[in-house]
Amino acid sequence: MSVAILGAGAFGTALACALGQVTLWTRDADHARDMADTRENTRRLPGIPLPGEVQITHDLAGIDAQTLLLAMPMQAMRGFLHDHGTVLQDRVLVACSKGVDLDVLLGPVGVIRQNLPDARAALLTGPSFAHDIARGLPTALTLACEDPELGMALQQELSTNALRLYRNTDVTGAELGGALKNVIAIAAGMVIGADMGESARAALMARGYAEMQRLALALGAQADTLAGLSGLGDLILTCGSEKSRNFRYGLALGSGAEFDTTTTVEGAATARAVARLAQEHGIDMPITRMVAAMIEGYLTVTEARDALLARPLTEE
Ligand SMILES: NC(=O)C1=CN([C@@H]2O[C@H](COP(=O)(O)OP(=O)(O)OC[C@H]3O[C@@H](n4cnc5c(N)ncnc54)[C@H](O)[C@@H]3O)[C@@H](O)[C@H]2O)C=CC1
Ligand SMILES: O=C(CO)COP(=O)(O)O
Repeated sequence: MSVAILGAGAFGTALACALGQVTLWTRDADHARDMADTRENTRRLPGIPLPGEVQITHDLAGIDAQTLLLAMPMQAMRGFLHDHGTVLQDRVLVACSKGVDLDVLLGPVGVIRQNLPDARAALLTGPSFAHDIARGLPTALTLACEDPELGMALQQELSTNALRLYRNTDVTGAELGGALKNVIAIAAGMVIGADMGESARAALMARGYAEMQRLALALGAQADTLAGLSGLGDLILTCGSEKSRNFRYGLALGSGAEFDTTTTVEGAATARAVARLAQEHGIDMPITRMVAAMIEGYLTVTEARDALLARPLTEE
């Protein structure tokens, strides 16, 4: 197997633990040294030993693996591709990020295509907490790739006994499912944080899923993809667990608690990007709009709740 993982955050490190025979790259030389010495990523995935066969590196140009998994936050990806295009352009690039770029309003594969048109791109997404994958717990993810042959090869290359990949050629659907569910997870966290109750959370998840579908179908996605692992599957996981950073961020917003601003919360930037995208396409996404307005400080949680409840009664 010839795989390297670029980005030694929680998810990149978890994938390295699951796959074993890979190279794990970090941009930070001290971090690389620390992981090589301790055989653990104490910064992002503490308590999980790195398998002996995982190679740690800080030298991007020295990586000769053909399949590169990009495991960095969505808003960092465009700059990364721009800075390292010559090293990346002839490889297979599998994006592992969930989100929509705030400036160009594209998902991870869209950003790869825009920056490196000759690269062969795919997406790995779906319901999975880094710790679960790293511990070898059973997990099912979507491997989305427009090229069916490449998709099949990657499915074989990246599946393990515990990590089960399902193929899909609907990249738009998989990208949007993974990006939009984080926004709804923030809203779900707010509902619980503001003590609105679990019935309200269920309503919000269902209506959130309806607006995820409205945008995704308008942008060419297939309904089945949204109903699969990368959409509904990940929505259920992220809206229902305090292990989710997006959900915890929402909890803090809803309850007025402090939140560590260095935490990666993909749904925050994505809510703002998607609110713009929806407006451009004339799609009604009231929950996303409210989340974006609350993050930008234009709306309180109480105002958002009242505005959603005051919407005209309609058909489901
Ligand atoms: N943590 C999880 O359970 C899961 C995360 N993901 C996705 O994976 C992506 C990464 O998330 P995490 O690893 O959890 O985040 P993290 O916050 O744990 O780590 C992010 C990593 O990206 C690196 N990074 C940031 N900017 C960079 C740049 N410009 N160039 C190179 N590296 C850069 C950081 O140094 C850090 O190591 C996100 O899009 C997230 O939604 C997907 C599934 C599960
Ligand atoms: O994407 C994830 C689960 O599938 C991880 O969720 P958080 O980024 O909210 O922690």
